[in-house]
This record gives sequence, C-alpha cells and structure tokens, in this order.
Amino acid sequence: MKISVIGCGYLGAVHAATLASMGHTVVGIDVDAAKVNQLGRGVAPFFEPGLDELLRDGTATGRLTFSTDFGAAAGAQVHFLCVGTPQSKTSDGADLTFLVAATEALLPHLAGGAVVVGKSTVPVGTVDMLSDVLAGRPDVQLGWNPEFLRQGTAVKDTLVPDRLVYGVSGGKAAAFNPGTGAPRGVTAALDAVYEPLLNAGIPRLVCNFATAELIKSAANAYLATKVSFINAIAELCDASGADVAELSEAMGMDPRIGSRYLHAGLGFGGGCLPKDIRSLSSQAAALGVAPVNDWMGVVDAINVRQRTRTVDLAAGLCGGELSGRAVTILGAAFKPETDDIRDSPALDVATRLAAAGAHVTVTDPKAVNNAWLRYPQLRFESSTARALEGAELVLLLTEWDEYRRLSPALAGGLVRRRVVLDGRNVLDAAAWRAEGWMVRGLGTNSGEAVQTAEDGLAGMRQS
Ligand SMILES: NC(=O)c1ccc[n+]([C@@H]2O[C@H](COP(=O)([O-])OP(=O)(O)OC[C@H]3O[C@@H](n4cnc5c(N)ncnc54)[C@H](O)[C@@H]3O)[C@@H](O)[C@H]2O)c1
Ligand SMILES: O=c1ccn([C@@H]2O[C@H](COP(=O)(O)OP(=O)(O)O[C@H]3O[C@H](CO)[C@@H](O)[C@H](O)[C@H]3O)[C@@H](O)[C@H]2O)c(=O)[nH]1
Repeated sequence: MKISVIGCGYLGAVHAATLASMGHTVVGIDVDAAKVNQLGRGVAPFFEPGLDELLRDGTATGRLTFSTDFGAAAGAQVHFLCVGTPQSKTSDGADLTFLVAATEALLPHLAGGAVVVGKSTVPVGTVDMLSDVLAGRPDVQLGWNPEFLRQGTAVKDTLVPDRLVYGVSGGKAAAFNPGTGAPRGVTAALDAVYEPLLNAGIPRLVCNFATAELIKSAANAYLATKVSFINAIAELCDASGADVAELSEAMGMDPRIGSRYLHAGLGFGGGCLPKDIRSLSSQAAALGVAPVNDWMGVVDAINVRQRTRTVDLAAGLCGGELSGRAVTILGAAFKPETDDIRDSPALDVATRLAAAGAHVTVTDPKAVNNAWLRYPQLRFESSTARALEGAELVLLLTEWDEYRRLSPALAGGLVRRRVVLDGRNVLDAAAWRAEGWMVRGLGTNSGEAVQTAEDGLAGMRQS
C-alpha cells in the first residue's frame, strides 16, 4: 500500500520506517529540509535505538523516501498526520497550528477516496475541527489512531504495541458492515495497514473520535499521576524517616497497583507528559469538568516541586550557598536512551543551579549537542570522567546505565568532595558510602538526617 507520513519527528520518522519494514511504500514529508535530507540518506536525525537500521533498510529498498514536497504524497491511499502539538506559548492548551497547516498543505494532493488518519496527541474535538478543513472533500475519510510509543523503545513499541486504537466517524457501530461484520471505511483501511500486527494478535479497539482522542490523553494523565503520586509519598518518606524505594517495591507487588511508573525521583519531563497533562487540564476547564482540571494541576505542581526540592537539597549539600560551587550533573536528556531534551528535568535543575551562581558542568552520553545548542550558559563535557574532575557536588539526574554502573572509587578519585545527590534513586547507596561518599536521594534518606544546610556543612568539613 502507498502511504504518506506527514511530520517526521520522534513519532513520524519511527512510524514511517516501521511501516516500510512491514512492506508498505512510504513517503515521509516534513517542512524541515535538513531533517528530510538526513532521513533520505537513511540516517536518523535523533538518537532512537534500532531506528538507523530500519531507515537504512527502508531507503535501500526504495520503499522508504522522504520529501519536503507535499506533492510526493499524491496517490497514497492512507496519509498519517504526525506533526507536533506542543503546548501553546500563551496558554496550557495544545498548539494545533502545525496540524491545521499540514492538513491544508495535504488537501490539494489527496486522491479520490483517500483516508487521512491523525496520530498526533490532540485535545478532544480536534477531529471535528479538522473535518471542517476537509469539508470540501466529502470523498476523503478521516480517522484518529493515537500513538502510545515511548522514546527509547519506540521501534519495539510501534512494531509490538499493547493495542491499536482506531477513532472513526460514528464509532464501532459504523465501522463494520451490519450484514457481514466485515470492517469498512477507515477501519478497513487501517486493518490493511496494520495487517502484520493484527495477524500477530495485537488487540484493536474501534471507537468514536472523542473516545480515541481522550484514550490517549487519559493514558498519559494516568502515567503522570502515578509518578507524581509516588513523588508526593517520597516527600512524606523524607519527612518521616521512611524509605520510598522499599515502600514502592512493596506497593508494586500488589498486582492491582503494579510497579511500573512508581519510581520516585526528579519526576517526569519530555515532549509528552508535561504538555499533555496541561492540555487535558485546559480541555477539562473548557468543558466545565473541574475535578479533572484540579487533578492535573496537582499532578503538575508535585512534578515541578520535585525540581525545586532537588535544587534546595543541592544547596543544602553545599552548606546553603551555591555561589561559586563546582557542581557536576550526570544526565541532560529527559530520560535515558534518548537525546531528547524537551522539558528535561535535569536541564531545568542545571539552569536553576547556574542561576544561583554554581559553576555547573553537564554531561550525557547522547544529548550534549542538543543541550549545548539550547543552553549556551551551561558548561558541557562529553566525557563523564572529565565532567567529574574537581566537582564539589555530583547530581545524578538522568539514570543512564553508564551512571548507574559508575564506580564510586573511580569517581571519588576525580571529585573534590565525595557528595552525591541521586535524583533518580538508582545508585547502590551502601556501596557509595563504603567509599566515603555522602549520598542523598529523594525519599530514600531513612536513617540519614533530612537534608539541611548542616548536612552540607558536615559534608564540607568531611572534604
Ligand atoms: N515523541 C513521542 O514519543 C510521541 C509518542 C506518541 C505521540 N506523540 C505525539 O506525536 C506528535 C509529534 O510528536 P514528536 O515528538 O514526533 O514531535 P517532533 O517535534 O519530534 O516532530 C514533529 C515534526 O513535525 C514537523 N512539522 C511541523 N509542521 C509541519 C507541517 N506543517 N508539515 C509537515 N511537517 C511539519 C516538524 O518539522 C517536526 O519534524 C505530538 O502530538 C506528540 O504528542 C509523540
Ligand atoms: O517510574 C517512573 C517512570 C517514568 N518517569 C519519568 O516519566 C517521564 C516519561 O517517561 P516515559 O513514559 O518512559 O517516556 P515518554 O517517551 O515521554 O512516553 C510517554 O509519552 C508518550 C508520548 O505521548 C506516550 O506515547 C508514552 O506512552 C508515554 O509513556 C520521564 O521523564 C521519566 O524519567 C519517572 O519519573 N518515574
């Protein structure tokens, strides 16, 4: 099947490459000429495990091409909209201008009976709004197929998703032929696209547009809620002498709760959860559903508070005065296995520490280039060892394996003071303490004095 993918960022590039790997003929279209050029050479413009191989294979077979020209989408039977829906610069709501612009640019090139399917994350009511853009083409059918991939495991998540969701006009009742039960319209087109996945037993749910839009928003809101819940409890742990890691392990053993997204630390960031909970909040406010609006506000506030707590703890560990202190931050990406720095908690903390006068050095296995372009006021170092040299305080803020495995003895030989704030609660604190390190975490300080300026002074006397 000939397919176009409009918008080739973290979502679209992976979607295009995986569709080509399933045997489809795919053209990826993006307004960013540099990105298109790189993708066309079979090279991923960002770090995503497994993507380079898929791009190389797809472009080599000729089944996968990229273009800045929307005319290249002509003749495709299915068009996927994968452009960004970032937070608006003026409100909590999503900015849908890229989606509207992409749909308008695609319009003149749509073949008779073509199917246009959105994958971007959108507020409820967006499909109805886009139907107006396509109003002059009643032969074109619109569908919504939200995407649940995670960066870092995007290729696997796309090829082996937990489920496929199809939002179609009229919902499930309209999706199947009443006589034969056979899928029709957008449902039939998407079944043909995802045939290998359906044959492998991936469940497919068909629903109306509003449900499809809200399934995605609600899923991200729930994940964010789980993370903020455990982070609020982590603060309670620090205030009471409990240990959040042990608590979370025990809670997670209850299958009704589950252990995933229950890892306390610096909190969530990235191009999805933060903007999606704010978008849901503003949708709920517009629809007069105060509890959802309030709920998302609390989840967001707890998340932002983790960053402030981390800065305060760092100040405490420096004797209450950050000015002039050499601070090394391990991690710049919003999470491991990606070079994405959108709303990175680590970089937020780094800039706040720098603003307080600390001499901040940031290192990361993959994201140094992206971060350096965006934050020229920080010092970046690609070698972990060089970044650690002379540090008076080390903060582990993105839990790459390389940092989890760091030798406390080797690191201790590089720093000026053996003081580490483990913002992701991943280090073996006992092993680090055995090498003379003062170790602090977020919710994992049981048996230790809660962080105060006195702690910092003690740490400074120790060095
Ligand atoms: N990143 C993820 O893990 C992920 C997962 C699921 C859903 N989503 C959703 O997918 C959407 C895209 O997210 P992303 O992370 O890939 O963003 P991104 O910023 O990486 O990619 C968006 C791409 O769209 C392109 N673009 C913008 N306007 C365009 C236009 N008019 N025509 C063609 N291309 C245009 C941009 O140049 C960019 O390459 C968002 O709605 C996001 O919420 C993202
Ligand atoms: O126990 C946990 C789990 C995650 N995080 C943080 O939460 C954020 C999000 O992590 P993750 O969900 O793995 O990353 P994303 O790639 O942003 O994926 C989310 O956002 C995507 C875009 O909407 C969705 O498609 C995915 O299903 C959804 O998991 C990161 O900053 C993590 O560090 C925690 O702090 N504690």
